[in-house]
Amino acid sequence: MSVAAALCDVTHQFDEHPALSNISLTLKEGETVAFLGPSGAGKSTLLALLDGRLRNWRGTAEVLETPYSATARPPRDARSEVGFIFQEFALVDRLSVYQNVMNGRLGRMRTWQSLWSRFGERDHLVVSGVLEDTGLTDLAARRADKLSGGQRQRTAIARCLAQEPKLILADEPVSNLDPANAEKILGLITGAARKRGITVVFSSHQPELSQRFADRIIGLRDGKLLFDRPSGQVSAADISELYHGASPSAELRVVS
Ligand SMILES: Nc1ncnc2c1ncn2[C@@H]1O[C@H](COP(=O)(O)OP(=O)(O)OP(=O)(O)O)[C@@H](O)[C@H]1O
Repeated sequence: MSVAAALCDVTHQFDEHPALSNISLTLKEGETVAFLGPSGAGKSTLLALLDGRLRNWRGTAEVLETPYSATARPPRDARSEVGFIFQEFALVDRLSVYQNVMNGRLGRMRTWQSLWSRFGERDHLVVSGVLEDTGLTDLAARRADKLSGGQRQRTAIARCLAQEPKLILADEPVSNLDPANAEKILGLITGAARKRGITVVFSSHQPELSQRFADRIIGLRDGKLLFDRPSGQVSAADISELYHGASPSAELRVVS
């Protein structure tokens, strides 16, 4: 299996405060990976690095065969291969679902075409397919500000899929949703990505849901990588140690 991203010894600090410490990891093409860890663990910072938005980090990072620089954005072509699903959806309220999803195609167009929104037949075909996969066909004409939270999230996912990325990054994509919708949305992202062979990395505060939908879990705490295992091999003790600092059995050993 080919490598989608490789980070080696990546370190970053915000104003002297370490946010990432010596992180090394490899993402394989087509796999779904969850970043788990308490607040402030460094999950969003690591996603920003993979998205090419983080500056002034140390180490090496290569994403989809593009070596990243700590001082400049990746080239436009490379950026269009990486899709990001934001927690707050970032839709244009006055535009329809269809137009919002079509906006996902802009990064793939030449500058002059995108300036005039010159969408072609293939763009419309891609958008129709994506709307169908995300169950939005019947809502295509509705304005974004007339959607429910779950429908807005589905539109944001559809826009990301319309971009035809090779890597999807999602920062806590289901944190604002009720449990039933959270499960549906995570199933939608990971299912649509698997169908297209897209690599997915999402961050979450929900260990059980993450284990169900990700192939692999990366546990982060205080900017450090605590564990990196296939989902099926992550134990309750791993999760407890991640969130509370020590596994119950380790605490018992200390007491006895
Ligand atoms: N723009 C910033 N300026 C200063 N410090 C920051 C900034 N962004 C993040 N940090 C700090 O970097 C560390 C990692 O933050 P990050 O947002 O990556 O954590 P997280 O795991 O995503 O947390 P959460 O689960 O709360 O979203 C934290 O200590 C945070 O306070």
